[in-house]
Amino acid sequence: MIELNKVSKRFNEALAVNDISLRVEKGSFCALVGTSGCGKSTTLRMINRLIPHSDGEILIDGQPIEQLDPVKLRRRIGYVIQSTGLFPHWSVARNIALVPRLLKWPAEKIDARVEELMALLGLPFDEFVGKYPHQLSGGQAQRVGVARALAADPDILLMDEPFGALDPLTRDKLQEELARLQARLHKTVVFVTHDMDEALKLADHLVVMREGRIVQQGSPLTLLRHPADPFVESLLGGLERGLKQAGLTRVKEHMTSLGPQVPAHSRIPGDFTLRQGLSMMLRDHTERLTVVDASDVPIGELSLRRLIKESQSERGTPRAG
Ligand SMILES: Nc1ncnc2c1ncn2[C@@H]1O[C@H](COP(=O)(O)OP(=O)(O)OP(=O)(O)O)[C@@H](O)[C@H]1O
Repeated sequence: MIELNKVSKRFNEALAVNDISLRVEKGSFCALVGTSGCGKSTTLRMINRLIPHSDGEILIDGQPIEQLDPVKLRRRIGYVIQSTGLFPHWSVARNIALVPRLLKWPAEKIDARVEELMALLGLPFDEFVGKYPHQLSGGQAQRVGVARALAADPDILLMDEPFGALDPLTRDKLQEELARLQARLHKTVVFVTHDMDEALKLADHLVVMREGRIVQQGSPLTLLRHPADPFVESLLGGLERGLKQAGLTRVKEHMTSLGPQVPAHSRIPGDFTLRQGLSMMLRDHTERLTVVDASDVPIGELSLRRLIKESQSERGTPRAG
């Protein structure tokens, strides 16, 4: 677990990070979002002591980080950055093996780990093991960067705009793969991005920063439902907010039970998102859909009228900060 209590960072007189408190539970995925210069990267770099904090305390598993040896600490924490930071004259295998070598693992254990990580990150071993960074596409280099960060199996992963330089399709694909990896590995992740859609897709805890301060934090759905102020609302896409929220909920969470007769509406699997349900209603000119399970057996009904009623009653719910 990572805890920041009233942490600030001053560069000369300028406050880059101003009195922030934040808790990232073990195994959770926290995204720091905000406009350029709001202090996201500085926050991340204070966690692995690349930058010392000026005030407050930062704890890792309950221990203040200044009590931990910075080199040992960094080996316990995987770090992925936008420019990958791969060594240009080292092969893919050697780059991935960086930390295990520093930790003096036996050669066979390192080789096995490199092979395992390349498979995990979708890099065919024979094709990539001997390649050098300049022979890789941006997406492949970023996969190597993630493999390297995971090499010594750290509990914590810090990621600073890792997909920022990639084209939208490659970016989408790597986001999906990261979500899949996280579901399997349960790392404690702090992920910096200025792309709210990326944050909504990946995070279970969202932290919005502005001018060095945290303006709101909570689950993606909480922020979408109850943005604290117009700034958070505009970051969340203003008018698009409703659809983004619908993209995070499943049809089956909103269905009502079926009567004795199954109506002949279009069918939608219960695991589809509400956003897909709304899109289907528009496409098929209907206000109702029949919800089905994985075997196409009807299990409920989705009604536009009821969805609107639900969202009206949600409006009265208090805001979470
Ligand atoms: N080493 C440094 N010396 C002086 N000022 C710095 C230093 N590093 C960052 N800053 C300043 O601290 C503030 C926060 O920077 P930071 O890089 O953390 O923002 P960011 O939210 O990550 O921005 P971006 O999304 O553009 O990367 C900025 O005003 C920046 O100019």
